[in-house]
Amino acid sequence: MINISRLAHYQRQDLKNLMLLLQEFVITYKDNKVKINYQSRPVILFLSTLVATAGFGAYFTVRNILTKYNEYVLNKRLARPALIRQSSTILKNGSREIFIPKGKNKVSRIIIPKPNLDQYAADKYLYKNFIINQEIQSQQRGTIFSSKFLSQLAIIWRILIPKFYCKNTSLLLSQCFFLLMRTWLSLLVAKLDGQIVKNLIAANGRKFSRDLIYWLLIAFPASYTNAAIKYLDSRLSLGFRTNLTRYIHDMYLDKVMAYYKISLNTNDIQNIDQYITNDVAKFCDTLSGLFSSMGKPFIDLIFFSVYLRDNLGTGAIIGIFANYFLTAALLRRATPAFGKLSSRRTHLEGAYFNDQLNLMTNCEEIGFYKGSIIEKAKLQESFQNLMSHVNKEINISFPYSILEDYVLKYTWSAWGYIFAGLPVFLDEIWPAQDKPDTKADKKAVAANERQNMRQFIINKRLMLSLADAGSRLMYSIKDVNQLTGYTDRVFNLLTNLHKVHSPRYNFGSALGFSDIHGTIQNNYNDGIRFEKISVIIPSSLGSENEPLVENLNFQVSHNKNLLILGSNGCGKTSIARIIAGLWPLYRGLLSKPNDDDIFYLPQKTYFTTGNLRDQIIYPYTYNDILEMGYNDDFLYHILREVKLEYLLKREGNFNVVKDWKDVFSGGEKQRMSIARVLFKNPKLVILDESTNAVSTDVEDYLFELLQKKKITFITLSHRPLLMKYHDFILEIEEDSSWKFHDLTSEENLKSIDNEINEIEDKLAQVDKWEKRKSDIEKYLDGKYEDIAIESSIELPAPLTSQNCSR
Ligand SMILES: Nc1ncnc2c1ncn2[C@@H]1O[C@H](COP(=O)(O)OP(=O)(O)OP(=O)(O)O)[C@@H](O)[C@H]1O
Repeated sequence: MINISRLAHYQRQDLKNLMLLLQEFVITYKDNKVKINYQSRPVILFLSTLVATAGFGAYFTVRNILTKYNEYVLNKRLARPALIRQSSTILKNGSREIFIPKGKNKVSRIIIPKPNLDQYAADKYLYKNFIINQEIQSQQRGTIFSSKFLSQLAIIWRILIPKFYCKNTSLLLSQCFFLLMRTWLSLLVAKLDGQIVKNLIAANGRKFSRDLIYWLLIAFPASYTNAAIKYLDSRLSLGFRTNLTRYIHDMYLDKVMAYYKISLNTNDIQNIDQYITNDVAKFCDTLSGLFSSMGKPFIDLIFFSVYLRDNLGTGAIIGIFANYFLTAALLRRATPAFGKLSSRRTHLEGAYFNDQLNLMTNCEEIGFYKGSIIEKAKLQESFQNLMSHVNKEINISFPYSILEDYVLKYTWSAWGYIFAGLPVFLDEIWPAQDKPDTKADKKAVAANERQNMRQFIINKRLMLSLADAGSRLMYSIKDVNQLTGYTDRVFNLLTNLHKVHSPRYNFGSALGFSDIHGTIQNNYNDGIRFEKISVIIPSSLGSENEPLVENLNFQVSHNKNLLILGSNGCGKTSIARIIAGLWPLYRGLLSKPNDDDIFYLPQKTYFTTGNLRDQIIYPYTYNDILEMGYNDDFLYHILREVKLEYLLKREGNFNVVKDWKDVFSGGEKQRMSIARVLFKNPKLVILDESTNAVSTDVEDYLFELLQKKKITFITLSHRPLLMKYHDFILEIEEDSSWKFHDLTSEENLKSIDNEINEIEDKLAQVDKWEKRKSDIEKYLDGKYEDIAIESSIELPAPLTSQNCSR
């Protein structure tokens, strides 16, 4: 540490001591030689900063070189890196290896650690207990650090820094170190400032230039420290965001299908995408920003008040802090609810963003309907909502900013001037009436004045820094308030994710508890069995909701195909939703094959972002299929089976990346879904109107293909014509009742024969009438003679202008 107070002490000593002082100079000039005093503290500080910078620089350069080398080796090892761009593999230890595109035909490798499912299961109780406690406790509103906010932050903190020995801890500790360093440097700068002014008044050029050199040297570590704080701030935010987002992804995209279930219950959470992308980022930014924005003034307050207490006395420090606390209390009372305001703004921004996204996703349909005017009105409405809220925020902030500036900038600094001036005014050593007489006395008075000036400058600077630190702490109230809003939203997101994961999740039932009492038996090998099952839409009414289909009771044995018939909206897809586990089974028993053995083809085919190959193998990755032993020849064979082999010629190869949902026609989309079934080769496939866009001959062909491949299917449709491919029919009626027909039974086969005979008779009638119709047309065309000859019948004379009269 540069001991400037010691320098001041030397200054009062004789010439001999001045020689000692000179030794602490950075540069000495002796015997026509310039010497650097390496033991001088500023020099040590300067050199250590240089060494540290070089050290950090070398570390990052070596790390960079190693990363580049690893990437080079990796890209060389992977013969065709472009192929695995979208691929990810689960490693032996359970972590996931993914390849991120980097430049042309290059990838970099990222390892995502295995999700700690036990930890997540244990965390659930933290969120559950928090809600229970909140219900019990009356909420403390309006406080900066309300217990609710702190408890929420403490729970989320476990995700941000899961253990002591982790990257984020080291970033946080480094941040603390640099914050301390910055305060210490500020203290040095304040002392040096006083010293320079004193030398200026004393017209001591030598000392003035020496202190200026000190000043310039201190500037190196000072700027380094400032940059390091900013750097660590961003890194910390990134570290927090990575941990939090991985935690959320693990919970959101797993077998429980939280992404779907959460979307069903919009009472608790809306626009969840906004929560995951925007709120998490803002929460991490604000939190890491608060460490520096609050940490620095907090440390300043402690350091400077300790130093000032020595100069000004305890009374002054108590006075200063009394003022701070008083005005802080006043400001806090006047602070608007910034947390709530920012959380509402985020919500409205999300709504506006979603409307834009909706327009982009459905632009073709909207274009066909010529719906631009109504879409524009909708967009304008959500934008206007957002704007009026932002306007309200600005209006609320305006008077608060005036008060804040007046109190924090001007009142506090005025207070600072008063206390900094106190020692000068209360100087008892040289009272004003004791006029110096001798020359020595006059010299001593001058020296004392300079000393007073130096002390005033130091005190003033520290007082202003103290006021600045206090005001920055107060300004941070706004940030804390905003953080409260973001914390609440992130906490709400995590709570809902944990809720969805509960086996007793009630889908937002107003009952407050789960009334889902159905049983699902997996690994059932004899087809599928429904026992007293009611199909109920999950809602706040729970099991009390009117069932779409009531009391389903039937069994379809293995290798038998079922056709579920019914009008639009009767609940066909809902049955599939229950089988897939998307909807709860409120009552009854469902026995079905294992989830891995069932494949669903929804009404609307989903096309993933990626290449042509990815569309066939979805939901697998290229690495997965390589491990399964499949290759592109196999995929080509599948395309041929669904009569889509021309796609390969048309698109070039399997690696072509396009927006496939726009490229494929309706029929191609459906044939591509059947290609997925052939690739997956499940025991059972559920086809939801999956062939209604293909021609009848292709439909025949596709159903026969599935039969040939011995893939059992359940078809959901409103077209009875499809019954020819099925063994059973479940007919859903309008009044939520149903009928089950076994088409293979003796009785049904007979009635089908009868129906066929009836249809054939009707067709014969139709032929007859067709012939008659064409006869009449010919007759009207004036060809009656031909008809008469052909049919040997007598026809009346055709109508002409002569014989036709009114
Ligand atoms: N998430 C939901 N929230 C509320 N109601 C829903 C939800 N999903 C479906 N429904 C309603 O449930 C009823 C049955 O829907 P479902 O999709 O099962 O019909 P469907 O028989 O498959 O009709 P279609 O033949 O038109 O496809 C419909 O009235 C629908 O509006």
